Amino acid sequence: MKFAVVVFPGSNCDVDMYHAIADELGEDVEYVWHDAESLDEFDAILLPGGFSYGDYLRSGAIARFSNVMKAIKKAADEGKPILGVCNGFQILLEAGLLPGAMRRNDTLTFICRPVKLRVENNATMFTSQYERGEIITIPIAHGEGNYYCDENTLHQLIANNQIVFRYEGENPNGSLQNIAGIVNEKGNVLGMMPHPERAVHELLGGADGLKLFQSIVTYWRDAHVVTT
Ligand SMILES: NC(=O)CC[C@H](N)C(=O)O
Repeated sequence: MKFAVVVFPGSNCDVDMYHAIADELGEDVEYVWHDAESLDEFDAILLPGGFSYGDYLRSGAIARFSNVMKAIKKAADEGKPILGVCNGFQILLEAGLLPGAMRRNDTLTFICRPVKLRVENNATMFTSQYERGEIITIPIAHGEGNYYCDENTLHQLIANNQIVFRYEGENPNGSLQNIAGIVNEKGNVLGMMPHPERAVHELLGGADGLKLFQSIVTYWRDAHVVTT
């Protein structure tokens, strides 16, 4: 299985993401620059965190016009797994690949620390290796993680089981309904503010993020690898 890590000017979690896939998950991975024309050779697309284009206007508001976004939309339409973490989530929202928007944290401060999450939906290609209701610890690091959407969208998210992760015990940023991560209606585009790639080894303080990447591989193998 081959992963792409899409790099924008200002991405700063691309190396962590690459390391998680290459060294902890043990799968093929390549960096793809933001002007790429095609992602056809990749099986899963990862949008890492950071400050693309310096977070000018709003986080992700400029990156969504990058050339690679056409290829990302095509991959999304084809049903490939697309994961946006933190700034990657913000870009997916700005691009309309996920519903809703990010506002500044209600504290108006940048927050960087581990938080507890509840796995609300484990029937996705990103979460099958977790238990439903499992509480996991994953770090956050953002200034604009206060998820918001209108009431109709929220009803749809709930009705379709699109809320995949919620903050557990505390809400660090004011996010609507403690939302930490959502999938699109089809289930193949996940955006989340916490950083699973920073939680893939005990030496990093925990390995709760690894199962997310293992879920993607499990999904892909089930779909593509014929066993006899
Ligand atoms: N770690 C990140 O991806 C930072 C996200 C974003 N630029 C913010 O501060 O909200």
